[in-house]
Order: sequence, then C-alpha cells, then structure tokens
Amino acid sequence: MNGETWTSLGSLLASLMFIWAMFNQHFNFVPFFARFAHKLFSFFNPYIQITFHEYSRDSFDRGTAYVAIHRYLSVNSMATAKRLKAAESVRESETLVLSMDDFEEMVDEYQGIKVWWTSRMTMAKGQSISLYPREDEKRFYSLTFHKKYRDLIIKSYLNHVLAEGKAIAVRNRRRKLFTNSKQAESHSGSVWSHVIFEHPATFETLALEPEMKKDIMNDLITFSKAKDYYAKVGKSWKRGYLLYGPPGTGKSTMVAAMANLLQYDVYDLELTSVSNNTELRKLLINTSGKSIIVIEDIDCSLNLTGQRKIEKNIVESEDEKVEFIRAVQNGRTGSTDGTKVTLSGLLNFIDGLWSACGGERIFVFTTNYLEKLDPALVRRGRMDKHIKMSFCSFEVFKVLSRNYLGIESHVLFGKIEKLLKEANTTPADVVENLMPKSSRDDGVHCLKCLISALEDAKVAAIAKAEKEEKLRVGKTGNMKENGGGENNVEEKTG
Ligand SMILES: Nc1ncnc2c1ncn2[C@@H]1O[C@H](COP(=O)(O)OP(=O)(O)OP(=O)(O)O)[C@@H](O)[C@H]1O
Ligand SMILES: [Mg+2]
Repeated sequence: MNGETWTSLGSLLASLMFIWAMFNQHFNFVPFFARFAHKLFSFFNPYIQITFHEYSRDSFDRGTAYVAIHRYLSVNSMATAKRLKAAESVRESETLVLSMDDFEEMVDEYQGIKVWWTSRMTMAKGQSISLYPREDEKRFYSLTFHKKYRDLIIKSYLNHVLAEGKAIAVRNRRRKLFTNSKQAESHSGSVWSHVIFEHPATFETLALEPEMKKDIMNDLITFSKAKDYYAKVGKSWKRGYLLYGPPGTGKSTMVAAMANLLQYDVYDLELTSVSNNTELRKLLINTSGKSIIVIEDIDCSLNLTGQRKIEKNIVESEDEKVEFIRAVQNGRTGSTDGTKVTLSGLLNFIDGLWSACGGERIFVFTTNYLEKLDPALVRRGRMDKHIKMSFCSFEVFKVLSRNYLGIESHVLFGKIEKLLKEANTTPADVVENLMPKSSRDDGVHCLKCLISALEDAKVAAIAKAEKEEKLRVGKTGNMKENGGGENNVEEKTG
C-alpha cells in the first residue's frame, strides 16, 4: 500500500466516523471521533505528507516553491502521467505546454527512493458548479514519502526539485534585451526598457579561429558553473571581457553569441545617456543576475584617455594640459561633484561593492581602439579576458563559406586564401560578398564576387601603402633639411 493510499484511507475512515456519529445524533462526539480517527491513522501511517499551496494566506503572488514544483512536475510527468493538462504557450516557438492534470498522481524516484506527488484542488463550500476556473479554487501539490527518508527528502530532495524547477524556468524563459533610455524611465518609472532578445547568432555561426572559439566557449561555460568557486575565494561572481578590433570583425555578433550560449539577458548600456555616477549605480542595481552588461564603443562613450589623472587633477605633459582644460570645459573633472559619469564611477560600476549584488554577471566592453582606453579600465581583474577580433583569415572564411553557401571546399578556395593574406578584409566585408544578390546567384558565383572584391581591396591596399611610404619619405626629407629629430617635426606639423 503506497503513501497516497494510506492518506486517502485515513481521510475516508474519519469521514465515515463523522457520518456515523451524525446519524446517531451524537453531535458532542463528532469532533472527538474525527480527532480520534485522525490520530489513530497518524500513528499507524508510516508516510509523511507535505503540501505546497499556490497562494499563501497573506500573499497575492504565486508561491515560488509552488511555481518551481509545477515546472518540475510538468516536465517529469509528461512520460508517466495518464491525465495531462494542455495550455497555450506564451512562446511562439511552442504551441502547447503540458502539465499534470488536477488530482493526477505522479511517482518520482530520487536516489532509489520513491515519492508520490499529487496535484490537488479545494473549492470553497456552497458555491455553484462552474465550467470555468474560479477565484476560490485553491490548488496545491502534496508530496508523500516514507518517514524513514524524512531527512533525505527535506534536506536534499526538495532542494533538488526547487533547483530543477528554477533551471527549467531559465531554459524556457524568453530572454530580454534591455536598454537605458530616459523616455522609458519617464513612461514606466523603470530605468531600463526592454524588448525580447531574439538574435540568431551562436558560436556555431560566429566565424573565429577554431582554437580561439573553443577557448572563449570554455571560459564562458566555466564561469557560468563557478558559483561555489567564486564564493570560496571571496570574489563576486562576475567576469569582464574586452573585445577590440576594427569595425566589422564580429564584436557585437560575439556578444549575441555569448548571450545565446549562456541563456543570459543582455543590458546594452548607453553611457552617453547616463547623467552621473549615481544614475550609473542605479542602473547597475536594477540589472538581474544571469546577464551580460555591454558597453559598446567604450572609447566613444567617455573620453577615458588618462581620465584618472584628469579626475585627480594631475597634469604631466602639454597634451594632458590641453585635455585637462577640455575636460574642465566639458564638466568631466572632479569625481566629487557627481554631475558626470567619470572613470572612477565606471570602475566602481564594474567592481565596486554594488557590482556584487545579484551575482552571475558578465561585463563586455567593445572598442575599435584599445590604445585609447585608460589602462586602469582594462587591467586584468577588471577586464579578465582581452579578445582581439582580427581581419578575416582563411580559417574564418571557411566557416563563413560553410554557413552562408554550404560550401566546405572548392577549387577557388586556394585563390581566396592567397588574396586574404594580401588584403585586410573584415568578416563583414566577406559576408557581404557571400550573400546572393539575386535568386539566380549560386555559391560559385558568390565566391567569384568575393575574389573580385578581394582583388579590388588588394589594389587599394597597395595604393595606400605607397601613399604612406611617400609621406614617410617626405617627412624624413623635411627633418634632414631642418636638422631636427622626429619630435620636432611632430611638434611643428602638429
Ligand atoms: N566573426 C564573424 N562571424 C560571423 N559574422 C560576422 C563576423 N564578423 C562580422 N560578421 C558579420 O558582419 C556584420 C557586422 O558585424 P558586427 O556588428 O558584429 O561587427 P563589430 O565588430 O561589432 O563592428 P563595429 O566595431 O563597427 O561595431 C554582422 O552582422 C555579421 O553578419
Ligand atoms: Mg559593434
């Protein structure tokens, strides 16, 4: 006899005694018999029952435990339950979501131990029967298990169910792309506004050197599983990536691929619309865990060239003096006035005390000019991993050809390999040529278009190199005539 049967039998006997007492008009004995029956069966019943209600008495929100259990049981009951409930999914990709029907039972096994879950519902007495779900329907799940497993179930199994339920929620949720806009704040009062994040880029479609791709993916996955490690070493659970390289080399695409790999939300932080450090902090504490906070083109968002010195009013060279005066005019000096976002504000944003709230965050900065950034901003520990996105190599081209044309090898590949070495071409340029311009363009036609574009790029690159060489020779000639060093020329021409 299983746990559920025991419990049902106890309730049945208590009810019978209650009816019997009513018929016998022994009203004074009614509570006594009911209590007695309950006690009797509790004594002999070796099973324990725990109930999880959808709503608690003092809350209008669905209980988080109930919701997690609901998800866990929906996934696990699909193979075994005889009666399932179907509901339409909020996600467009799936049409129906199945879950355990009311009063259905499911047997679960944990470390070789059997437990019984039942989906139940109670209704307020004296109401008419309705076909539609009513507000007074109270749903709950009950879990029944043998009392000798009490410790294991309470300390381990329930945590397992809740963690699994949360993990299912993370897998199924529609991820969001947030942005900070003043307009959204004035409308909704929220500092971030969002849309559903549906970027199709993945590491599968991202064209990178194979070793580099493997390394980045391993790094991300290791990070996402390292909660205990970060707690042990006393570090907040976050990681910084700096993606740098010429335009069109796939920096933004990589951010999307990262988010899709880890199933994180993306917060696209537009620094130029943040008025001061306080606002920056407010934005940070309003981000959730499991997210990527990205600041694109960080060099354009703030002038971070040696800004720390400017903030501290340390001016060493003439160039810095000019920059300092400009900064004063733009109100970028003095981190104490709190009127502008400053470098120290940004550093605090990345690794100050507040950044530890919520956990599991990745910061990504992208830039076309690494050398423009203040070393403090990009030092290891803050930006843990520096990733250089380069011009298109032959390996990268092969991935693009496979993705866009379905061609893995071709006689034209040899020519393309040679040309790619001779001209600096970005993956974005290659992609542009690999995309068919009309329905009549086949893969080979696209490869030929690419070859012709690469030949043009090569001619342009040679012409540019010749022009630069002429300029360089001209400068050296001038220097010799003036009898000065290179610095002199720089000062004069500058
Ligand atoms: N490595 C790559 N793999 C696949 N596609 C790429 C890659 N690099 C660029 N692309 C293609 O080129 C387009 C532009 O790339 P992306 O916006 O990621 O470049 P970026 O480095 O962020 O440029 P910018 O510095 O101008 O912001 C993308 O839409 C994508 O189709
Ligand atoms: Mg970009």
